[in-house]
Amino acid sequence: MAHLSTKTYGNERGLSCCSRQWAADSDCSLLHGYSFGFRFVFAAEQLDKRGWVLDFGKGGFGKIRDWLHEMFDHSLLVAEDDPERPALEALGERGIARVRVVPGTSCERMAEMTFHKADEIVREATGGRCWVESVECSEHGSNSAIYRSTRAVARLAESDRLHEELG
Ligand SMILES: Nc1nc2c(c(=O)[nH]1)N=C([C@H](O)[C@H](O)COP(=O)(O)OP(=O)(O)OP(=O)(O)O)CN2
Repeated sequence: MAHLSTKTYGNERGLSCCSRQWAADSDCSLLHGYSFGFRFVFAAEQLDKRGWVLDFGKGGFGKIRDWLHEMFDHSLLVAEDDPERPALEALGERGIARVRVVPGTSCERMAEMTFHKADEIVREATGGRCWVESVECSEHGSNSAIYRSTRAVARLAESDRLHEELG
């Protein structure tokens, strides 16, 4: 058995950024902008002394919030394998874009990248007590993708099994 908590840093927060999906054979290959939203699920077998999985505020989620702004606020996301990467990076060199090179610009890749960063942050901050179960990244109310690690799913299953075995 594990405790789960959620934190939504929604589309209304204004993480406005610009990107393109160069391999798409649609308008998605053109630069376009979204205010991406994120929903995190955190997990822990043991709560802290306050009875919390992870502080929703500055003391816990704060570092993830800072990273979200660093990555996604007023930035131009460029996929590392974008054939036009040099041209897009040149915009950064000219001071007219804040370029962030990322593994991929689909919601799926953004959820995956954010999962790994958030998991690193919470594991370090809680000495491994808390981990990230999943991250959802949404373009708007209709389109989103979820990244869930098999390690996190396995840890939850193992926790359930031990609880049943030990009563
Ligand atoms: N699985 C995914 N599919 C698509 C992604 C994605 O990240 N993951 N991204 C896009 C485009 O970049 C774009 O963001 C969506 O544009 P569009 O095709 O216009 O889709 P919409 O839902 O916004 O428009 P409708 O009004 O529903 O047509 C495409 N696919």
